[in-house]
Amino acid sequence: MKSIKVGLLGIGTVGSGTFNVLKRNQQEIAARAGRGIEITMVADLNTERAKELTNNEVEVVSDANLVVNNPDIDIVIELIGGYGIAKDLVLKAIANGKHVVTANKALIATHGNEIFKAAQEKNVMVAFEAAVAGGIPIIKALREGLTANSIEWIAGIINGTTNFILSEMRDKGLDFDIVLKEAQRLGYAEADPTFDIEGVDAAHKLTIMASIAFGIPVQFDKAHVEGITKLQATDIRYAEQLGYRIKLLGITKRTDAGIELRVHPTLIPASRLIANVEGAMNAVLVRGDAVGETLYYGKGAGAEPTASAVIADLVDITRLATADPEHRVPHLAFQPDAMADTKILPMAEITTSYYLRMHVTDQAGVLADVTRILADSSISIDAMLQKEPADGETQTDIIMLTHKTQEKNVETAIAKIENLATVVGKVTKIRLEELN
Ligand SMILES: NC(=O)C1=CN([C@@H]2O[C@H](COP(=O)(O)OP(=O)(O)OC[C@H]3O[C@@H](n4cnc5c(N)ncnc54)[C@H](O)[C@@H]3O)[C@@H](O)[C@H]2O)C=CC1
Ligand SMILES: N[C@@H](CC=O)C(=O)O
Ligand code: NA
Repeated sequence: MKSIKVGLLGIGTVGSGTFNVLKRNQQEIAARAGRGIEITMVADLNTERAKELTNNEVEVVSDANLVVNNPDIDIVIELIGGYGIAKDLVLKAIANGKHVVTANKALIATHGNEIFKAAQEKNVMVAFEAAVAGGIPIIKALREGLTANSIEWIAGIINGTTNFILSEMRDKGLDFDIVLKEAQRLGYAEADPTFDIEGVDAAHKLTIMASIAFGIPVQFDKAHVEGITKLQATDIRYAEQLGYRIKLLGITKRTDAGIELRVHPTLIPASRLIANVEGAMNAVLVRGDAVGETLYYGKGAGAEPTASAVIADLVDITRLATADPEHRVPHLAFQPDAMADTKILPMAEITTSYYLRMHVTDQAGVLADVTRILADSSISIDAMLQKEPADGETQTDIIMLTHKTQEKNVETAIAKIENLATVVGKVTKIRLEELN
């Protein structure tokens, strides 16, 4: 049978990984797919480097439009990134009747609804396994493997760069900026690394998983996004003393009131497997009503781990290209006419536990004042740590872990605590999940 012809847009970190793995495992991949899969055309602004990376074996152009408009190309892989030119090229490829594979979570999380609608109208597939947790087949698991379940919640370490930064800072005492530079050198970080450190990249991935899990349109604009830049080493240490690790988690949960969709630093019990996911590794914990908890672990970034997912999508498309479109797996797992418009909850309405750290003047009655304020907001305390003031100091830290409560209660209590004359500065609040 004639091989499938693939056009590659962008041969950077993931693009070169994809080219190399596809070439190295060519025969095995063809044996699985039922026919050969061949990259025949590459577009990259840096044509010289592209020619070098492809050993002058394929046609290299600088204008990506030449690929999406080429009638010989069956599948377009978009690995340029961003929402500008990438969106334009993906929509053009679809309009030209080509299937699309992309690793671009920013694009899918912000324009996925429009892209899937266009693809459905043209009977083509848009596959995006690499967009969430890189090489971990989490899209496949959520869309197909767990299809019998009503998904209750997902909690994941889904940004390799920030997990790498947190691990290196904790274990080696290295500086934030130095570790970030290393993550960039290793090809983990986004073109704009603020997307990583401010939680945006994780929120893109979480948005996509939430849609597949709960049958809702992608709604990145409703996600709560908080990164690791304000996290202090003091809190990482106190959390450890209380038996917790701090991770940047993406959490999405179905509740009676609506869906929680949030990315923020989170305390998790140190004894949980996911708390021990270190370096650039990713892990996604999914709880389904039938299966219970399942955990997916692996490399979420890097050239070949991400290529693994890109090529898995190429094989899926190759196998399904001739199937009746009605029998393909829907883009977001649910049939388009069965999508729900369930409300995404504002942060004030989410329910979780909290780590609160306050810097106080060490005098009688402080603790009583703080606990009274918490009790007035119906917040009960689960654990507490009060440090002795250092020699010669009159101020110290009090750390409290609360039981579950609504975020708005905590915000009200924090405002009152910060007004106490004995409390110095702001109260640090980090959310805490027992993950059970
Ligand atoms: N690096 C990683 O570990 C992962 C990256 N991704 C996603 O994969 C995509 C690609 O990421 P990387 O390979 O890291 O980026 P990269 O920056 O290494 O590669 C992008 C390539 O696109 C080329 N390019 C830029 N504008 C172009 C244009 N108008 N026409 C043709 N080529 C153009 C650049 O010259 C570069 O070679 C992004 O969407 C990223 O979010 C997803 C998972 C992991
Ligand atoms: N920048 C991302 C790359 C993969 O999606 C990360 O660090 O996880
Ligand atoms: Na994946």
